[in-house]
Amino acid sequence: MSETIQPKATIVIFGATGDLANRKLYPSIYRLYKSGKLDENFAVIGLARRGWNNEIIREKVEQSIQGLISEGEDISEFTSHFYYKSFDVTSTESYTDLKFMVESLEREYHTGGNRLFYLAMAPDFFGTIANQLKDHGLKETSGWTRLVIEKPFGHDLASAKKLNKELQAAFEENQIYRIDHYLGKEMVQNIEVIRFANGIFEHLWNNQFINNIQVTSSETLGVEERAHYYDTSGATRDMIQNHMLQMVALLAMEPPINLSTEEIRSEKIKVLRALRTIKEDKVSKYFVRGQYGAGNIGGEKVIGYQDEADDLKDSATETFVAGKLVIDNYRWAGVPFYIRTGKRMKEKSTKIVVEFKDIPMNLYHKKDDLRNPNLLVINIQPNEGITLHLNAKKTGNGNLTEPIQLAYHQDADSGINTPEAYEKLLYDSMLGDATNFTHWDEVALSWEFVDRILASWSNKKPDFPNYESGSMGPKAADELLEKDGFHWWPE
Ligand SMILES: NC(=O)C1=CN([C@@H]2O[C@H](COP(=O)(O)OP(=O)(O)OC[C@H]3O[C@@H](n4cnc5c(N)ncnc54)[C@H](OP(=O)(O)O)[C@@H]3O)[C@@H](O)[C@H]2O)C=CC1
Ligand SMILES: O=C1O[C@H](COP(=O)(O)O)[C@@H](O)[C@H](O)[C@H]1O
Repeated sequence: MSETIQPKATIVIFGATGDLANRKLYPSIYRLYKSGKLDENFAVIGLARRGWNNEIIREKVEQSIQGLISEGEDISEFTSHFYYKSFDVTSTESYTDLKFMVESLEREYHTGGNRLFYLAMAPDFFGTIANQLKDHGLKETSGWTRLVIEKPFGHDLASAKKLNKELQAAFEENQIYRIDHYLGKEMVQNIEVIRFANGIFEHLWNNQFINNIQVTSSETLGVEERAHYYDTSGATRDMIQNHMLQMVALLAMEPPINLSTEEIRSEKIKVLRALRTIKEDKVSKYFVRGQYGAGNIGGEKVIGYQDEADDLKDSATETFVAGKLVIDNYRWAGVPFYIRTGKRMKEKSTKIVVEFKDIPMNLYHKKDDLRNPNLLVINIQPNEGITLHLNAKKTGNGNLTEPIQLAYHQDADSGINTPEAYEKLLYDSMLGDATNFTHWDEVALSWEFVDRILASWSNKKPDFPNYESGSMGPKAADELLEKDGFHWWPE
């Protein structure tokens, strides 16, 4: 059995009073502690402008992990590792005090001088914080220093380049950990294992045997409290540029020569480089955008996007995107990758469907519409697992066939509580494993790809809303596949 590595570190969270820290980071730190991945040698410093103190942050942490603690459990030992400092990231004096605080906690918790700076704040501050940390000597330590950056990484290629330049003036690329939380999801990480540890799939994983690949990430939620951010972003920047293209890269990449961070990233980068550039005047052939109107989800009436806030009236922001990606390389020539994502859809689900080609002569089905192609379905959430759709003999006399499914459900079968994406990524960042973080080249290539689509859309005002809440998006998203002779496999 391999020994659990327990990294030692001071974790400095910028934006400690915010939603992400509360909903994701504190519970993740607790789960790492509970599972023995963090021992006593860690301290957390929370920073934000609010006038909290150590007692308040400890109470807030306790509240944020309520759902995880058992009755009567004493978590005071855990919360005693949390400290708070009221801090304005734009004020240079604050950093001098922060350095003093970090050094003092390092001595107390024997963290070996290891420092993880987690920027859970609006991206406008990323460059300032990185440079202030450098200028105030917070990178000068006997241990390691790493910077974890939340999304969005820029608004387009130009702003992403600018941000990257600012970060790289202060930190080396190998110290920068750009979060894409989909890369922390168990079944997204499983894509490589399913492919590269199973001959039956990898031998068939190419244009000779695969008809098309479909990646769907649908949400039932609307924009919630984030209307302001979302309206400047839209589904393309919010989901396609990062999570969806990352999943496509993992599905399409060549086997790396080993499992090192550099080799895996390098293969993903090659996929993004091979994505066929869509000329602005051809975007409508490949991409469909949508915005939700009012509707019904799970028996409840919900309002349309434009009614979510006063300033959304007449908004042209897309809450749904479907697209056909073409990967111009030897393995994938002729195989479309269809992607779709949207808010206020019928169900919350992320799923990959690999549709295999039929055999050259099917003895059992003469008519195409009766055939059930073999499908490999990778369920990412809410259920985790894989299902293989096959054909088998129908019980009884005759040569009739029926579709059957071989299913593996992660939770049910392994019996363990799947770690949260953020928990895994936080742990990886402390171990110095950047494999499941995005390299700058991946970010830049993804922006380059989506910028063209957005530029084309910005020239024409859409007729929104064009899909009902509770549906699977606009009709045009179905037509995108129908014109190629395919359809979306049911949700
Ligand atoms: N929330 C989520 O689920 C997700 C968030 N993200 C990203 O994570 C980041 C944080 O998001 P989220 O937590 O939702 O945002 P919030 O608006 O909830 O939190 C922002 C934080 O920044 C602090 N802050 C703002 N201005 C300053 C300042 N000048 N100096 C110091 N602290 C400041 C705020 O505290 P105070 O007001 O006390 O200063 C608060 O703690 C963003 O980049 C977001 O895009 C990414 C994916 C999901
Ligand atoms: O990054 C984001 O992801 C969430 C969806 O994440 P999931 O893990 O729940 O699938 C999305 O709601 C949000 O708009 C986006 O910023």
